[in-house]
Amino acid sequence: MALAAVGQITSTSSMAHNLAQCRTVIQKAVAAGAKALFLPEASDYIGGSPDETKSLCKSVGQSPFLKGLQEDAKKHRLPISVGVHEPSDDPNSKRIKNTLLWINEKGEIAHRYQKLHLFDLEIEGGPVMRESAVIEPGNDILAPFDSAVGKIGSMICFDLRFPEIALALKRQKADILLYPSAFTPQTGKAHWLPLLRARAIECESYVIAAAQVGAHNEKRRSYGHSIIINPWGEVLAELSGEQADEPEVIFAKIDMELLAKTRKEMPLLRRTDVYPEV
Ligand SMILES: O=C(O)CNC(=O)[C@H](CS)NC(=O)CCC(=O)C(=O)O
Repeated sequence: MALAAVGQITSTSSMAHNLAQCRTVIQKAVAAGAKALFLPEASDYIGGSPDETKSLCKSVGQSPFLKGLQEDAKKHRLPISVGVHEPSDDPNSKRIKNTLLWINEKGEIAHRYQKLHLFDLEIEGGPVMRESAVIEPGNDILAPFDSAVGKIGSMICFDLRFPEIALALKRQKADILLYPSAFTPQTGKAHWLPLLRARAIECESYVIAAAQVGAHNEKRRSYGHSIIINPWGEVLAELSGEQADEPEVIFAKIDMELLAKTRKEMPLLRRTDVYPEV
């Protein structure tokens, strides 16, 4: 059984401030003996406008934020999952990528997932978002990869609403489903917990969701409630929606025996002779 750590931060447009928050989280994770740390979507920054979001974007080699995390990962031999923005591969593109990086214990970027589903909504009296104006969607599921806490399946935030991707990752042998997020308070209050528990239960998998919390700027807030859920759907650790004085961290042991037992005792055999396999 290995200990997983989940950090909750409040990213702003200051990458230095965001790195400092992540470093506080890293210290807490190292002190507790965690074998992997999970950070939210867009940990590098949350801009105040589409133009600012695009202009702050830096490639891996140019990002002091990532350089800092890579140094810390190597120093402490602590793998870190972190959501960031990255430039498009197409130099003529007006959009950037929303990605989840896996920094291994040597400080190398070993895996990259690019968000598939983009958050476009216009709710009367509620949030209005057009992520697709700024972000170009990925086109691939990242094959689950091994880590000290288990085999990891990567997704980001709004992907949570599409069970097909979670099921596909489970079919590819993922033990842990990641949903690093920056949920809106309104949609979070209504949907965050039931969707996360549903993904854990229907995939008989651990779910780890590191979340942004509180006020990023005058216009934008996030729901918080970072959480770790076991394959039976039980909440093992959870944070609140309040922005604390310093970034908070939760921990849980990831138990591969419990996962195997859950899947053995109640096999979820799909009727793919009746409906298509996803
Ligand atoms: O803007 C950035 O820089 C980082 N990206 C995000 O915060 C994204 C797109 S706006 N947020 C979500 O997908 C929230 C989904 C959500 O709240 C829901 O599904 O209800």
